[in-house]
Amino acid sequence: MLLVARQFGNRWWRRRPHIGLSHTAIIKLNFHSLPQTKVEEELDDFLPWLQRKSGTEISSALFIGKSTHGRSLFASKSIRAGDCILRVPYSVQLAPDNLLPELKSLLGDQVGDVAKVAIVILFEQKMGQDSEWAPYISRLPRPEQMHSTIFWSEDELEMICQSSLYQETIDLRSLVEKEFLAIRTAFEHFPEMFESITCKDFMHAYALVTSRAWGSRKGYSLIPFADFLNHDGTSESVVLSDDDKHFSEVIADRNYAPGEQVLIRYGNFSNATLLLDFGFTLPYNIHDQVQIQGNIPHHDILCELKLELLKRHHRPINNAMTGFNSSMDCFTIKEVRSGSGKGKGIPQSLRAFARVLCCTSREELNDLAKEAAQHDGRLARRTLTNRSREIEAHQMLKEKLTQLAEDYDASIKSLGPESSPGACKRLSLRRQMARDLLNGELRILKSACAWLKDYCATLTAADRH
Ligand SMILES: C[S@@+](CC[C@H](N)C(=O)[O-])C[C@H]1O[C@@H](n2cnc3c(N)ncnc32)[C@H](O)[C@@H]1O
Repeated sequence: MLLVARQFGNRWWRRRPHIGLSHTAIIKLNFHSLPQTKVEEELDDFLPWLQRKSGTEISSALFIGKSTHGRSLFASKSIRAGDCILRVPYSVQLAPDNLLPELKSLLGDQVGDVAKVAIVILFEQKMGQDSEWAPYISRLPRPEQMHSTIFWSEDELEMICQSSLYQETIDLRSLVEKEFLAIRTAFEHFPEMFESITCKDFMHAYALVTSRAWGSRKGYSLIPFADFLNHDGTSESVVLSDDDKHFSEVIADRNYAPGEQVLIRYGNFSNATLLLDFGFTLPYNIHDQVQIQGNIPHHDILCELKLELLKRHHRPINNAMTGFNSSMDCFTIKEVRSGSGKGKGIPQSLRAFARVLCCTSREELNDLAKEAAQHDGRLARRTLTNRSREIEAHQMLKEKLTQLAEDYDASIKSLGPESSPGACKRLSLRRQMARDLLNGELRILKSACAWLKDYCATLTAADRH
């Protein structure tokens, strides 16, 4: 979900001496001397402002510039792996603690931390130039610059209807709407501040938090300056927070030459998460995964028994999702690295589900229950002794995943060619994001199909011998 900072507490492993504010001028000099990137004029004053506000140096190694991913931080001098490149005290972070105490006490339990920080943003926005945070708040992206799927039109969302992100987007929208209703009652006590705030404004503020805040023990916090860092899923640098010393910092994971863009990892996020929470995708994301649903059809005469068995063995089926005809369960598949039957296979829980699903008699189900009781209590985690049933279960999975892969393929084709002349910039961008998302999930499905094909072939060959 959101960006997560690792907590090291007292085990904080690298601290650097405090450096005085006198270094700020160097940052400006350095970035003007760098030819690769053009600094946005309007941001020249940002770091000096933040350093004055915090009374401490935040970074002498970075400057704000422009990249293909919007604004970004660049090395203003040579950086070596292990260097602390920025440190932002908690005193200049925006967290639920910044809420007006009178307002905070009115917010009920339904209001989560993300919503609380969103209210802080709305409050400071309303204060305009009178806000002590104005230099920060006025630089936050505007709604038209944001691409989280919660802002996509119905037609745009249709592009990703194959992916579970479609439903997650709808669920998040209704959660935000529900939270807005819950806070509106509290807002009524502050008409001069919040009377004109609409659900759309709240949704924008909410998305600002999901795309720029880090989690810590005190909830989610916006960390000015650090939040100009862009994401690289392979970087080893993350934002670290020290709750004892009350600051967040970033340590470089490699050397950087002056002028190079510095990237960090927000988390091990799939394109679905990046798109929902941050409004972007990676062309190739090593953390991609697919959510698939399994269901036991109600016309299966052993349906009740199978459901009961799965429930008893800690695999609760989510009946709320099921509608009338079936009972569903959700599984996450990550990339299966090898099609040779070795390496990481598809999730054991999904294979177990398939084995249970393929049973055709009470005896078979009883045997599975007995076996689970004799081992670690988990149902159908071992290869079935009935080889043809084992093959059948995996064959069934392969067919289901192959069908899904074909559906994904058709959806990707329906998006049209990568560059379609005449399409507006926003639609082209979102279409490319849909393509990245679906291509990533298709890659995972294909890797799982290859694994299953190989597994079935190996078992069939063993049977023949
Ligand atoms: C924490 S902010 C980073 C600063 C941001 N670029 C800005 O201009 O304010 C996160 C946002 O940066 C953009 N972003 C970060 N990493 C990206 C990447 N690898 N590719 C595309 N956009 C990226 C996305 O718009 C994301 O919502």
